[in-house]
Amino acid sequence: MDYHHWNPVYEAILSDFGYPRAGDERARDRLAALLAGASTLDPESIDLAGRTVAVAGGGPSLYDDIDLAVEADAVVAASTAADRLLATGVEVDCVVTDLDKHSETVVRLTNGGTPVAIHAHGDNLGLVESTVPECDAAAVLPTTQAAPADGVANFGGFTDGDRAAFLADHLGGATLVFPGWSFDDPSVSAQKRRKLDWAERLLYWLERRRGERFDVLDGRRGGIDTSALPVE
Ligand SMILES: Nc1ncnc2c1ncn2[C@@H]1O[C@H](COP(=O)(O)OP(=O)(O)OP(=O)(O)O)[C@@H](O)[C@H]1O
Ligand SMILES: Nc1nc2c(c(=O)[nH]1)N=C(CO)CN2
Repeated sequence: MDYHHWNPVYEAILSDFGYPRAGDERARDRLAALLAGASTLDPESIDLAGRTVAVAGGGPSLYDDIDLAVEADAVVAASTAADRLLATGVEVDCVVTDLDKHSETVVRLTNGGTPVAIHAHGDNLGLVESTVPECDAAAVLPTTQAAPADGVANFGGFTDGDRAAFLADHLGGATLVFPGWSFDDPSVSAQKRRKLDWAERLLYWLERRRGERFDVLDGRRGGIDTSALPVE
């Protein structure tokens, strides 16, 4: 995803949530500073090209959908989906996270060599500051939703789950499948619901860019607000 394609959608997200761009940029710069001088993960070392990739979400359906993850060639887990998959004995190839709720897992996984895309944004600076120094930088792929800078990358996406899908796309994943995605989950907060609405829009954008149809969107496309998405 070129940043100039991402930026108009990012602007719409900033405006919808009232996030200041400067907060995201400050967090990005702090993440870069914490990793300065270290050799961070080359994303191309994550072997997804040409493979069926399970992009695992943190919804309650993850256990019911576990076969999708087991049968995929590779698993990219969003946030706490990683903890749940690992607890069930399912290996993950990469974790995509803003550190919320599972920073200890991230420290442990990077120190064991599992790639983790650590995302800095305006509302997780404290977690970035406390967690990143404990990680093995060689397994850390630093990301931002603002403009990429100083080794901090932007592959597109907003929530951990849709960022995982954009990363899998960037790395050449041939087919994406989506265990653990529950857009209609009644247990989520109002704020989380609004984030999931964006995740849905962004997956819709991604499937159109790829010329693919993601199963997870079947029966939902007619209800998706596409007004903030570019016409492809
Ligand atoms: N019902 C759901 N509840 C939570 N996440 C879901 C759900 N369905 C899909 N997801 C995707 O799974 C990802 C991981 O969910 P989890 O609740 O572990 O993380 P999170 O830290 O709350 O995510 P984020 O910080 O991106 O909001 C979310 O970012 C979202 O993209
Ligand atoms: N500034 C900001 N950016 C985000 C936030 C957030 O709370 N604040 N939450 C995200 C996914 O939960 C992703 N990006």
